[in-house]
Amino acid sequence: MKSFKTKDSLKNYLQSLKKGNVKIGLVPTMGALHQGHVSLIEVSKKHCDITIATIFVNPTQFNNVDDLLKYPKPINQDQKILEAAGCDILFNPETREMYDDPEVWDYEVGELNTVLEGYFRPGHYKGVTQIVYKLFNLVKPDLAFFGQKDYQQFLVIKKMTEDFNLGIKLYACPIIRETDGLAMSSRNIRLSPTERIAALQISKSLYFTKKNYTVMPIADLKEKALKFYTNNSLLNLEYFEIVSNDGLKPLSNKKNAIALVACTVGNTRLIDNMMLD
Ligand SMILES: Nc1ncnc2c1ncn2[C@@H]1O[C@H](COP(=O)(O)OP(=O)(O)OP(=O)(O)O)[C@@H](O)[C@H]1O
Ligand SMILES: CC(C)(CO)[C@@H](O)C(=O)[O-]
Ligand code: BAL
Repeated sequence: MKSFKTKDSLKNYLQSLKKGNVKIGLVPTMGALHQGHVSLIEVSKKHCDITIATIFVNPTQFNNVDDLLKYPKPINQDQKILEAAGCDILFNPETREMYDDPEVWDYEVGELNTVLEGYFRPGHYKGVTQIVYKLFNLVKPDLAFFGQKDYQQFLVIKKMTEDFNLGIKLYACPIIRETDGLAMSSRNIRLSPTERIAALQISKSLYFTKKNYTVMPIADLKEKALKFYTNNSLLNLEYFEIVSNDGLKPLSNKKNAIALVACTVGNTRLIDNMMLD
């Protein structure tokens, strides 16, 4: 695997590759890699000739400084995981390489920024679109791969790609879970053993909702799902919503629905979701 830390060195290498008319797949990550990230590399390898993973803990998307400072950075382990997965190129820049001058990023995501993650993490999607636009512009991939775990992020990036006519095909890859159902996440390693058990309520509430979706009215489903989060002082539910899977809007009928959750477990904020039909 080739590894680059500067934009210029990556750009030079990509220029030589692109003369050969290869199909390039991009997998943006913040590192602390797990099987969820590996699955994105694997899907990219199926569709593309060259797969580039980026590892960059992007400061502009953190609305909580403590969360940024605590974000895990096991870069040696990450490199081994990428090698084993057959990733071709790693781009792992320092912060100053991506943000060298004070800069303005005015892109407005629109309605998606007013609900769920957009509402609870002010400024988050501004930072996400800022860095993803930079990465898209630098790599100019044919395809880019994201996880459905960050479902709203996928919709936001899709909208940005359309708004700027970037011509990059986006793939949303399925959520990879631990065997007991917890969605894999880099932040899971911060959970204590009791928090790890409590965190299971998140996927349990989603499986419950999916199982009963066709037989219960939405209001009852939601009321029952919320019960998964009561009576446990480690859990602090931010939202549990059942909405349309295209615009994250209230449902007009029981079609194309998704349930999305954000919950703090101890001090660790986790998100998860599940398609319901
Ligand atoms: N369990 C998973 N299954 C599939 N894709 C995933 C999973 N977890 C993360 N991804 C995807 O990997 C990409 C990089 O995500 P990121 O590096 O932020 O990892 P993460 O595990 O989501 O970390 P965290 O949520 O703690 O920030 C994103 O597109 C994300 O949706
Ligand atoms: C897309 C991303 C790599 C941008 O920093 C990040 O939001 C993530 O890991 O999902
Ligand atoms: N995977 C989402 C990145 C974040 O929580 O900032």
